[in-house]
Amino acid sequence: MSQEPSSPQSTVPDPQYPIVVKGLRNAFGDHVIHEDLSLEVRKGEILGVVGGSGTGKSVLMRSIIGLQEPAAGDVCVLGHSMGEDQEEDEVDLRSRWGVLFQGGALFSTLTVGENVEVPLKQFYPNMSESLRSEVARFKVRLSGLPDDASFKYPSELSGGMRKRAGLARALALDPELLFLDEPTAGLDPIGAAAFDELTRELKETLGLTVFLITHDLDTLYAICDRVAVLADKKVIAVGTIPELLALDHPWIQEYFNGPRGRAAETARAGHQGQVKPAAVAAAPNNAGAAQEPGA
Ligand SMILES: Nc1ncnc2c1ncn2[C@@H]1O[C@H](COP(=O)(O)OP(=O)(O)OP(=O)(O)O)[C@@H](O)[C@H]1O
Repeated sequence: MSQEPSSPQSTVPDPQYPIVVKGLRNAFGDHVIHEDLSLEVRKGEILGVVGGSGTGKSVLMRSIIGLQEPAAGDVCVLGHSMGEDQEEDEVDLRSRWGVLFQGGALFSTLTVGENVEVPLKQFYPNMSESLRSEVARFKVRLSGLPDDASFKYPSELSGGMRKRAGLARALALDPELLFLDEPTAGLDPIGAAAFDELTRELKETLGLTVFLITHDLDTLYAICDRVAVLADKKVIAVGTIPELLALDHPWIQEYFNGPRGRAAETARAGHQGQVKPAAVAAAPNNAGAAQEPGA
């Protein structure tokens, strides 16, 4: 049995949990998105984040990376309390993660290479132009694009290539954390599977911790170590898919046991020749739906 890291509940940041969210509240006017939401992301894992549309997956990601100021709660990233550190510390911290936003969010007037150079220019203003361009081209190749893609504009690329270009930019600064917001949305199944494979490979070779928002059941089965489920304004459960399937929550059951969920599981089991074994964990601050097995 694998050794669980020590609990992140103490006040001393635990490096085994690079992202710790406690008691998060987000609201837009009267519209409460999160209430008392808690989540811990383990170092080196790919954590899939799922939930119905509008449950606040992207808002959660924005809260973690400091783009959304929470109404209440604590967000600790790589040992730093967001919103409490000095501004220069936060700027430094931002260089330690990369983000692939929905749609890629590339600058349309810049080539792919120039897009990748943007964060390099921002964080390493003294880097020579030639080194910057070389690093950018390397990141483009690392993301599975041909070398000449560096010189193309986003409009000249397919949707899948644009995603990879966005990934190249997210990797520009050699981040420890990678945030992916629906990376396979809009891709055909082959392109989506290839992107999944790339994510897994990069995570393993670069030692990344990945926070991955997705609706793609195939992605969850193929590459996620654990899955966090957002519902009822909080994370109601976190675990492997077999762990989640053991829980008696209607949304979880419908999501994973619906026709698409079963198809994704069958495809995965057929691919591996077996279904993944289960081990159970519950969300640290769930709404009571998630239970330890046997509890
Ligand atoms: N800047 C904003 N101002 C007002 N409301 C917002 C803002 N950003 C998000 N919201 C609202 O917060 C809720 C959660 O949005 P969010 O984009 O996080 O959902 P999501 O779970 O990522 O959805 P989807 O799966 O459809 O992408 C939505 O109702 C959205 O309209």
